[in-house]
Amino acid sequence: MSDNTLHDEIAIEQQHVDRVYARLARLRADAAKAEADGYQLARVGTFGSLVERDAMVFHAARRRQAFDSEHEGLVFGRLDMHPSRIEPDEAAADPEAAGWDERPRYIGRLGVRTETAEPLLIDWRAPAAAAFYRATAAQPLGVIRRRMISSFGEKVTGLEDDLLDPSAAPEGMRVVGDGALLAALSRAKGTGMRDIVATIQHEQDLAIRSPASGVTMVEGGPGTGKTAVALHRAAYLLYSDRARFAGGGVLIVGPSPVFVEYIETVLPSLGEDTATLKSLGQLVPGYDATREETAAVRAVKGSTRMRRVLRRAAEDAPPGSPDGLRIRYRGEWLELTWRQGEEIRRRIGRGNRRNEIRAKAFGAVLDQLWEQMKAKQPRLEQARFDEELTEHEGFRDFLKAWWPLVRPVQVLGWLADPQRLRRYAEGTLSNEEQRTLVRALAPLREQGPSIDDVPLLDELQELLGDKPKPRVRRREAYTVGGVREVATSYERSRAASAAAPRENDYRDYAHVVVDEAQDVTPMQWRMIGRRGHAASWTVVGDPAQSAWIGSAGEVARARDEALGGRKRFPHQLTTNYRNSTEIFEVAAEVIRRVSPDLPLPKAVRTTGVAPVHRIVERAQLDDAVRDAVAALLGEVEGTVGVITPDARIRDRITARLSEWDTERLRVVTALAAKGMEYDAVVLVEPGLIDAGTDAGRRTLYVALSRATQRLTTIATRPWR
Ligand SMILES: Nc1ncnc2c1ncn2[C@@H]1O[C@H](COP(=O)(O)OP(=O)(O)OP(=O)(O)O)[C@@H](O)[C@H]1O
Repeated sequence: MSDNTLHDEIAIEQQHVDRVYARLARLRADAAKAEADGYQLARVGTFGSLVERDAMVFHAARRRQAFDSEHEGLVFGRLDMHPSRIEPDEAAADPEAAGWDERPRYIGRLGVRTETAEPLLIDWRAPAAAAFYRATAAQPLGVIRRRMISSFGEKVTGLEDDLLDPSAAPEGMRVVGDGALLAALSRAKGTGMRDIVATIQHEQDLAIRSPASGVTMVEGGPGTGKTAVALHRAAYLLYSDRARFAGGGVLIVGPSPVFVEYIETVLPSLGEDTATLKSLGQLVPGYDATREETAAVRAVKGSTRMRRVLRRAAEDAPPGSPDGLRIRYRGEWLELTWRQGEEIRRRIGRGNRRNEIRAKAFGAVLDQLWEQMKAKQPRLEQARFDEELTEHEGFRDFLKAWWPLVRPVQVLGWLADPQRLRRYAEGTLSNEEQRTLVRALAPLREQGPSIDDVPLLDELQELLGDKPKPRVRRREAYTVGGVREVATSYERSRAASAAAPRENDYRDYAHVVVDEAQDVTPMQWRMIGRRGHAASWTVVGDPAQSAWIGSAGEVARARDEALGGRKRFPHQLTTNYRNSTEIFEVAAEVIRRVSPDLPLPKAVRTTGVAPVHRIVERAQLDDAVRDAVAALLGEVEGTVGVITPDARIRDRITARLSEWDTERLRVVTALAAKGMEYDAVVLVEPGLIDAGTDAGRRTLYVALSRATQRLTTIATRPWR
């Protein structure tokens, strides 16, 4: 291929790209005008015109936003199709395909048509674009040449072709470039994940476009694009059935806030803003837990056996509950013994949500006292007795202390008391597990809940219920007649979603995506399951990366319960796009010690740079980490991640690295590194992560497979 050929072909593509941008500018101007016209309509002032205006402004603003967010790299692909091979049903099923024959199909981030409705650009999620990702030389699907177009701003900068069906290539068809995927993979990483729309691979595309119903299960080793697939699938579902998925909402659950921050930029760049991203510590409204627990603590807090412990706690008397009641009323002594009170608690409380049945419990106490009073003063009316006693201060103080409204976090705190815990956990948790739990709950009051406390709080919320709310009539949000109303429903919904996204404890998502599913504990599955009763699901994970040391059977049961009997669509991803072969070889060595026969993904990129392994004196450890960071910040353009065995070492190292105040440098624990990716990684004390256990080795496998280009390990003892 001569430079001239490439130059000429770029010029041809530039012409088309210019046409698309020119048309887009026109459409954008139209949308902006429609938005302005919409506001004008308000002047007319009839109800009909207000509705029309709302719709007009809403759609116009959405269109304009989409045009703006998809500007960069708008056109990224071209398919030259064999005319006779365009499937008639494809054209029927897909309006975007209609009108495509011998002319090339251009694929991009949005669908764009000319004034005469001739397609200029096909949205990557449309069926007509699927061949761009799925065609291979073995199965060209009617594609003769697939071309990837790279751009900078509106300028075409490079082309990469695959000739898939040489026998069908018309005379003069030119083929240029060598490897758009590898070029994309070798670029430095920013702090956030990027979309992969231009280079989605065949097996990934099958998972992305898997049926919208049931459960799509995606498994694959490190760096195989599971997260990328899950996010692109969310964008695909929102495109293919917007009414269903945007209306019901898509919930995406990731392991940690760092991870959520890493992936949250991907969806808007795909043009979707209707997905809710939450880490496991944020799923329950009001909590934003980031504190991690050890594997041993997770095994206890995450076990479904905690349900029984929590149920017993939720039915128990609160600390400081009065021993009994003795009050004087109309000259008589009335009494409720502790035993009688507890009998009422058992009778009324069992199987009920205690915060919702306070009135019933109070009624039962009144009845008990009335029996005594009736015997003493037979002429007194019960209604009068009830009314007067309810006003009695001593009686009211007793009720408040005996059956107070309790919050989930209070009840969880009761478990930190070893005596109480023994009562609740007798026959359910071993003595050792009880000790572990008591220790792990000690910081609850001062530091707030840990990530693994949040599902327990959710469970308790379910068991305790809420204070019954008095019925209030909803006020209308705004009036049409009389009050001059200035906001459109679009503005209102935007303001509302900015202030309170799908609160309070929104539970009916249309689709739930669970990332890093291998580490979701049974109690976490229950928490996620409550939010997806009516949903279809995408579950992605890698069992080999799991740090769970509790019962595997329990996890499977809890997961199956959350997913219900929905049909499952399994997918396997087999290529590692993240690590260089040199880096993945080190990670593979570790996981083979746990599972010698595990099929591992194949890394596609070689850098020629071997990982560096250093052993240093304990006193030199922090300085060695500092030196490695300094060197790597110079060697790579993108991010450097320092991965530590635990939070204590993380905090110490963070202090040592304070001279760098840069977005490019991150210090995280091995657990928080799940799902993350850095251009260079400094792994501190790998031996402490390994800790001689299988779960430890799996976590080490995670930590070793985070880097794209450089890996340096620093240890005080040999670990390989
Ligand atoms: N088809 C692709 N084209 C370009 N880059 C890709 C492609 N697939 C994946 N990648 C890149 O590979 C890296 C790994 O992807 P991702 O984080 O989704 O993998 P993962 O399977 O979730 O990994 P892990 O299990 O280790 O967390 C990302 O940088 C992603 O952008």
